[in-house]
Amino acid sequence: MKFTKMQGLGNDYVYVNCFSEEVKDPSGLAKKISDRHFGVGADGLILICPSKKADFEMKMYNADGSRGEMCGNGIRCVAKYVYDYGLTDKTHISIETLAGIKYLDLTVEEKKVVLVKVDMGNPILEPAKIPVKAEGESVIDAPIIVNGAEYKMTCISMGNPHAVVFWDGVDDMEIEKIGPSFETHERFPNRVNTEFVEVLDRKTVKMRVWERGSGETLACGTGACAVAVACILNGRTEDMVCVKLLGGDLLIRWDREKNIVYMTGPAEVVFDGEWNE
Ligand SMILES: N[C@H](CCC[C@H](N)C(=O)O)C(=O)O
Repeated sequence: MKFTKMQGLGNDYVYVNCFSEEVKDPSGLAKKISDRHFGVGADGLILICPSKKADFEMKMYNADGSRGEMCGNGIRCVAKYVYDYGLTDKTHISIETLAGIKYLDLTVEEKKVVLVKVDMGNPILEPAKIPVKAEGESVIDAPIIVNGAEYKMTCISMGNPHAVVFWDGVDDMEIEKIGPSFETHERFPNRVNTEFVEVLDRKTVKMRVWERGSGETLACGTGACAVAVACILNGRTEDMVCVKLLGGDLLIRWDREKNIVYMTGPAEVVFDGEWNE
């Protein structure tokens, strides 16, 4: 099976072109191929497939084999793949996901995609749709007890679930001690991606993320969108936010009139390979 390793701000996945390859057990393959010692090594597996509703379909699997509804860094890489590898010559494309159809604008230099702007759709704040077992109606600044301590979280879905926690000094936090306890907390029926965010100024924040099904990643596109929405809802930033992640920066804008979140960032090819299993 041919694959292409790609990364968006260090959030790296194995991509398979399912116009020419067949993947019978994507969940099982995701677990095997993501292993950083016995496999290729990645945060998960992404299939690029035909679609009846859009130009393409993206099917995303975390490193533990679980299916993610949406992947922000991943969808930028899908856009780069389909243009650079000749599946389309359009610079405005649509991609079907479990979180709905997403629309992307590609910036091309010397026939290669260098930057992608994604219409990430509406942030979802209703507890039942995230889903989160909320105590009361609001999931803004909601209390949660994790490992015996109380935290305040803002819960948002970008098609996939996120819990955003404001945190002083994200560089020094021991995310591996708290991330898994949020991920599997009983308040989240489908588990959760958890972002820890430090506000630097009204236009800039710094975050780290413990991803559902993959652990700490260098970047999380949907997580950066959830962080920006949470900062704006809590009055901490303007509507356009530079989100600084371990792997680099994403520019997020929440157009409040249209209620659409836009994410702009890079996508890179690492290498092409062959998986013989
Ligand atoms: N772990 C996420 C999927 C990947 C999201 C992240 N890598 C991104 O760029 O949005 C989930 O299970 O919802």
